[in-house]
Amino acid sequence: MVNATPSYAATSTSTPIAQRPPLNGHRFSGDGVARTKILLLGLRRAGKTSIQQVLFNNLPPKQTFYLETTMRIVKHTFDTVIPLEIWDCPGNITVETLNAPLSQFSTMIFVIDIRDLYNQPISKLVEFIVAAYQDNPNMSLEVFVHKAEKLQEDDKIENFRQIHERVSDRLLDISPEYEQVQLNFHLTSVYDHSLHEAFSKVLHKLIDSLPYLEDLLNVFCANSQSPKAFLFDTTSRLYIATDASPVDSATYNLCCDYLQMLNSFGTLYKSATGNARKQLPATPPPSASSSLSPIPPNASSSSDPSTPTATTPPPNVTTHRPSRDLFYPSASTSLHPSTPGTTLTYHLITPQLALLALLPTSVYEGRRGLIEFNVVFFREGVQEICEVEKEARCGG
Ligand SMILES: Nc1nc2c(ncn2[C@@H]2O[C@H](COP(=O)(O)OP(=O)(O)OP(=O)(O)O)[C@@H](O)[C@H]2O)c(=O)[nH]1
Repeated sequence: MVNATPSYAATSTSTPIAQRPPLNGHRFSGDGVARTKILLLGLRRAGKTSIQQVLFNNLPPKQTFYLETTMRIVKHTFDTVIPLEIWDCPGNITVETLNAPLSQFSTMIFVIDIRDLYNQPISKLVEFIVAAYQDNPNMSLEVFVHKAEKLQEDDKIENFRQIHERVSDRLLDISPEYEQVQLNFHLTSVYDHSLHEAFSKVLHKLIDSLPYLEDLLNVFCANSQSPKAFLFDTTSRLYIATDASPVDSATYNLCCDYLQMLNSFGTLYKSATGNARKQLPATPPPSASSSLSPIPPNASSSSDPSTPTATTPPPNVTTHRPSRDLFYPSASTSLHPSTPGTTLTYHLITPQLALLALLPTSVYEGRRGLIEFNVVFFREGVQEICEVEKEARCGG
């Protein structure tokens, strides 16, 4: 236990989280992994493939212009805290031609172009909602009102409202029982962070271990005086979990941009970091922290876990972990140089996940060892959750 003032202490005091989360009816796919399935629907040119490619294949938004029309269902897999299978469907698909029971999907995302206020997309959405409600009432129903950046603020809100209203009216016309259907509407665009934020919220409903991850983030924030912390998937830049304080879009955007910058920076050092980088894609080099924010002379660097420092956790914590051999870069940048100042920190947690946290600069500089210590225990907790999740998904 670290000697610290009550306002910031060691994360090691957190509750153990090694409980097996329930598998929420996910189906095993071809690779023997129980993947959570997401259905991506919408009319032709609504933006379905663009959404999938921008989020999970790092396609620059402008290049979505060159995507070809989807002629048949394409299943994309993506591994993060939970393994996903995203079905990108052609625009003319119907409940019948889907050729798969809706009961096997955890989420349906219906994409509507925000300028498309006509009958056709609404009818199609309503058709799928009705079928989903009959076959799988637990399915999350999400509507992405997409290409939102194309409209001015007032028109954007008005079209969003009209689409929402028309869908609700049509459902009520069919039967009053559809009043109970829980529909979640999001304004999205590939040209800003709204898509990432919306998809992150969709993902949160699918992660059984979310409360444990949030718990760890809350403990980390309380013990490190952090006003906000996110656990991000590094490649997709979706946030997997955050602490209990409200998410403000500006902070989220800032973290997203910083992560994007580190991702592009990391590839420049691919050959220099050798084997370690093979295991940890899309991460900054070990020198990133010093190049972005000077490390105080007495501070430890988390980029070399083998260096004994005041922040090295007790041997019983690290020796039994396979992750001991991995390499965990960290980075930081000063957001407000003036006093008291805020620092944004990045710590890699698993090969796919990174902790991004806001810290008062005085805490970051003055109590750096304690922050690093807390990160080590946070990492232990997250890795444990990921292992339990992986074991459950692989039928182990
Ligand atoms: N302005 C704007 N255009 C977008 C956005 N997302 C996608 N697009 C454009 O919309 C067009 C259609 O995108 P796709 O991703 O091919 O649409 P789709 O729904 O997969 O289309 P189909 O394969 O025909 O079913 C492309 O020209 C994209 O560049 C967005 O957020 N804003």
